[in-house]
Amino acid sequence: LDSFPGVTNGGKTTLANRLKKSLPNSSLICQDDYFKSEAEVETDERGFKMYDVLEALNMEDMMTAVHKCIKHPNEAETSNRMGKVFQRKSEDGIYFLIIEGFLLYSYKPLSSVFTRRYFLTVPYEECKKRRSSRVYVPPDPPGYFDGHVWPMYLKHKDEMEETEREIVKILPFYQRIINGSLS
Ligand SMILES: Nc1ncnc2c1ncn2[C@@H]1O[C@H](COP(=O)(O)OP(=O)(O)OP(=O)(O)O)[C@@H](O)[C@H]1O
Ligand SMILES: NC(=O)c1ccc[n+]([C@@H]2O[C@H](CO)[C@@H](O)[C@H]2O)c1
Repeated sequence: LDSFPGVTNGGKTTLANRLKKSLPNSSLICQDDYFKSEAEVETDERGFKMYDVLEALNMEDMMTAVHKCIKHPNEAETSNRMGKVFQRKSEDGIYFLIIEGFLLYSYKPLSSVFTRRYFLTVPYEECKKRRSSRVYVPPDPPGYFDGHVWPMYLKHKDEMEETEREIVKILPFYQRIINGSLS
């Protein structure tokens, strides 16, 4: 089980999709597919929808998908916002489950199942730039990145660094090399 936690717009989905294409018998689970509906996500005192906290996600549903995949790895298929990613099969009996998301280690039942962990990060300026060219549903309101997204990222990263020891940090320079060699 390989996991790719990391900052928003750090390239997790891009890298996970490329790995999935390269590895036979691999499945991919994306945490973004488990966001609650807009109406269910709480609003803070400034009127910001609190998407960057664990409570905004249906983590029990995500765990169900993870356990289903572990139990029946050859039946798992993948589709996410980048489209359907087909499973390349091989007969060697080795299966990979790739999990990517921005809050993987804040949910203990999930963090305990990983075999390998790779944390993807980009600096503040780069992250803000990439985020500004993305359109989420609902779109980020003015001030959302500095007021909610980045502070929540720093908070969760601090918590993760306190509890998780065996995590490999992949910096942008290496991400470019990995993405290049997988494309
Ligand atoms: N190695 C890279 N170098 C430069 N840009 C990249 C790289 N990897 C991804 N990107 C770009 O950054 C943006 C975010 O990528 P991606 O969707 O993979 O990130 P993410 O971490 O899954 O984001 P989120 O979880 O917030 O949806 C995209 O526009 C993508 O094209
Ligand atoms: N997918 C969604 O429902 C959604 C809605 C609004 C914001 N987001 C953002 O996704 C990022 C994680 O990939 C978080 O930073 C959320 O703000 C997602």
